[in-house]
Amino acid sequence: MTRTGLSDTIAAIATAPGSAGVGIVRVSGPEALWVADRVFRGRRRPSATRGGRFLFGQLTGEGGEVLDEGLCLVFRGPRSYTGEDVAELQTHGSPAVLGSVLARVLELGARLARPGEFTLRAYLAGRLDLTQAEAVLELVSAGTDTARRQATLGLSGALGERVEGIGAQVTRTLAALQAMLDYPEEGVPEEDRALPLAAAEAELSALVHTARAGQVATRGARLALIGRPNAGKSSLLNALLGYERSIVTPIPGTTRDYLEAQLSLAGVPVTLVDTAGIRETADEVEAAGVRQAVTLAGSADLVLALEDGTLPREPLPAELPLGARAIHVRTKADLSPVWDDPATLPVSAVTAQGLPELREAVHAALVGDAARGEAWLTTERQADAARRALAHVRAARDLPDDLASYELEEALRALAELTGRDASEDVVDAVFRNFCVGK
Ligand SMILES: Nc1nc2c(c(=O)[nH]1)N(C=O)[C@@H](CNc1ccc(C(=O)N[C@@H](CCC(=O)O)C(=O)O)cc1)CN2
Ligand SMILES: Nc1nc2c(ncn2[C@@H]2O[C@H](COP(=O)(O)OP(=O)(O)OP(=O)(O)O)[C@@H](O)[C@H]2O)c(=O)[nH]1
Ligand SMILES: [Mg+2]
Repeated sequence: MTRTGLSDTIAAIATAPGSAGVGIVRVSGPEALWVADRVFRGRRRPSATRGGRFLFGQLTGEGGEVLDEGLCLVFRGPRSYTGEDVAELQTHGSPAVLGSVLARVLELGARLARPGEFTLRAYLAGRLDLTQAEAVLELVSAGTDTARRQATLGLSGALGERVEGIGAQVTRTLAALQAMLDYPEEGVPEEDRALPLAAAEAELSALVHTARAGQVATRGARLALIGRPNAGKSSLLNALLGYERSIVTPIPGTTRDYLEAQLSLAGVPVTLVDTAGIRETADEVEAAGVRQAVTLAGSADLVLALEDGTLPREPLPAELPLGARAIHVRTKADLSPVWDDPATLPVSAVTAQGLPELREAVHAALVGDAARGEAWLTTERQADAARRALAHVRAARDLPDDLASYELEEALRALAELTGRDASEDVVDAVFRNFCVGK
């Protein structure tokens, strides 16, 4: 996003496209109330109204044509979402009404807002930090309780505060190092250097550990069911979903193309992916499905590796990219098993035995021990900045004072980038690029 035109008066439809009870056209900037005076006709003029009030009246087009009856909300900067003068024109939620009101507002000289520009202005006015702006975006798209809870926490500034707290410890250490360098004969107690640094490192490391949970909670996770033909992948997918999504037959090689289904697992949005059973095959179509399954296993956040408990064990090909992110499952646990392995979870799609344990294992693998009430890192941008800060803090621990100071300054820079207190235009623009127009 270019930074030109930041003093323009901007406008956009703030509500979702389509018909609804109410719709909002938001206008922000120095001319917002001047524009509102000309599109809104009521007992009082918006520009003659105190902030925090609403007026009832008519929205009018060119020549005074009545477009709708509605409300005008008046906000006076800096007491508004953007920090500027804002007029909200609240109409009946008709695309035709909203379109005509917006067109009139643009005719009067406002410019269409760019994606995220209202929130960008709030950030530039210092009303939100960058983690709060990201939380706004996450809140708008939150589809589960966990996502909503994290986004609300982020919006409250809890993540920014957590990061600032770490920054304060780093700054304390830096001050102690400076004192040692400036007055070597005075002597600074070692704990003034070591203790805050250890605290910063511990807290930063805990924060970095929340990144996986945070990203899974807000964006969801992909979970691939992988195994030999007939292992029971499609049956397990259906059992987890609670309905017959995938075709199940006793014939090995039933599933060929992969298939996805959505599921909420203890508040975490999960996409389950059923795949073709992995085996050597001369069938060209099935072979394509097998290649796809291998790729899906590699790209999933987590793999459920299924093995039939009623057949002698035939391990999956070693080259399969399961990595550490696999939960091993012994299927058909309602029948007598011919093998057992404490490292596999016994599950039956028929009796539902083992399903609660499986759900729990999946949730634990995805969310881990990230504490529920705390603010997590929810974007890759935040995680990357936190990891860099942690690396610098760790490096500082064993370095001579002058070099340690340098590392700590770098750590502070990474933390300031995380909160957006000191972020480059490119970083900020990348954040706001993901927003929709009107937010
Ligand atoms: N109609 C409407 N609903 C909305 C929003 C909005 O912009 N308009 N919001 C937009 O996302 C959210 C609420 N966020 C907002 C945050 C701050 C201010 C605001 O004007 N703050 C001033 C005044 C506070 C006061 O009067 O006490 C301030 O903080 O100084 C408004 C909305 C959700 N609901
Ligand atoms: N008793 C019992 N039978 C099961 C269970 N799970 C699957 N089966 C049976 O095993 C056979 C294969 O099940 P599917 O779910 O189609 O297996 P799949 O892994 O999807 O097989 P492909 O799609 O061919 O790779 C079917 O006859 C199922 O009824 C289970 O938990 N208990
Ligand atoms: Mg199948």
